[in-house]
Amino acid sequence: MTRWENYLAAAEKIIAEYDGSLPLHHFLKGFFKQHPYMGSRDRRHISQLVYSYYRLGYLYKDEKSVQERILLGSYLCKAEEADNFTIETPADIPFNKIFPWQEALSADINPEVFSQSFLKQPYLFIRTRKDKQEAIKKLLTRAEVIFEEWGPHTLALPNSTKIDTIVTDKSWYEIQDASSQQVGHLFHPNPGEAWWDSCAASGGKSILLLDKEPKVKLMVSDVRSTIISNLHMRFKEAGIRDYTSMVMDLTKEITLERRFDNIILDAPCSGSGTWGRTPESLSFFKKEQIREFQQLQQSIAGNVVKLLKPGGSLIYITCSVFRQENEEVVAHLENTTGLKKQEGGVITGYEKGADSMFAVRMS
Ligand SMILES: C[S@@+](CC[C@H](N)C(=O)[O-])C[C@H]1O[C@@H](n2cnc3c(N)ncnc32)[C@H](O)[C@@H]1O
Repeated sequence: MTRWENYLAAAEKIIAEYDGSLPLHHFLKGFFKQHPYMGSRDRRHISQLVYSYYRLGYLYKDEKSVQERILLGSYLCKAEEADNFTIETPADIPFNKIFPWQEALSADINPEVFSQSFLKQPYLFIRTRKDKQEAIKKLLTRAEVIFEEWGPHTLALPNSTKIDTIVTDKSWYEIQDASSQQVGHLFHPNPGEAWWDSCAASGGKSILLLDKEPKVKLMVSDVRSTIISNLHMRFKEAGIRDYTSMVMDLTKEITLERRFDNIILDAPCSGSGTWGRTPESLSFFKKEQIREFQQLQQSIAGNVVKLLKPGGSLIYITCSVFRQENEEVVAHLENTTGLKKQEGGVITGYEKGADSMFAVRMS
């Protein structure tokens, strides 16, 4: 067998064994550990073939063999990366078949463009802090990294960039998707206000908020104590000390006396707006899960709004493209809490190599 035939065979074996229970990059790590004779070049080529296969989503799923789809995926991803300038793509490929649940998409998402966007890996984004954008640009240039400047605090980098080895002071930047950064436009903080980041995870939105207004009184919470430990570490690296934290399950009744001027609810969701980074999710997601996420979101949102001061704002965020998790949850809150949507909506990152999100401010 030639080297390429070996790669193809390894990719087929991985696809046959992979059941979606682990993220694909973890599974690949384990697979290569069991096959130590594969060098770094082999691992890179095989991984690329496997990812290209999953980037095809449902396209020709029942019509072509796994091997044919690996080869087609690989070809189409290369054409997409080259922006179709140098590689010709057959005209009759039904790209809209890649993403199968088009009728479930939020209204402002273009189904065809969204579907085809799976063929291209999104960028790695950093949000620069402390006026360090120019200094970071110099370091990137010195390291020969090709980057794009998307705004005064936003740089788009190739996905494989080892940013922590290039910019060693971690307080200069945060890794944060460009669409996630845009959510900050809905934060209108004033000094002294009480803010609650209710599903904070490791605190990406909180750091964005504090960079806008360091003098808010911030409380963070999440149901996972391990992720709150990560948040403490990340806040320390970012130079943030003044905040309170709690571990809370927000599906249960919340017994807290405090009330907040603003609540950020970056809700647990399907993550479908970020599947360009984890294209294997397309093949393993079940449509019924959308409804389960919606119920979870409505339950959490219904509980947290009870802690909002009169006239306060709820900023509801998902990284989902599904209407049921986005507009329908907002409509449910409008019907049940008296809050009304003030601004925001879908953030369509898929058109340009970023995640897609939904974010609205209600008060
Ligand atoms: C989309 S993530 C938040 C991301 C974060 N805001 C950021 O910017 O990095 C959703 C978070 O909700 C948390 N979560 C899920 N179910 C929850 C529950 N019942 N109560 C509280 N938090 C929950 C998850 O642990 C997860 O960290």
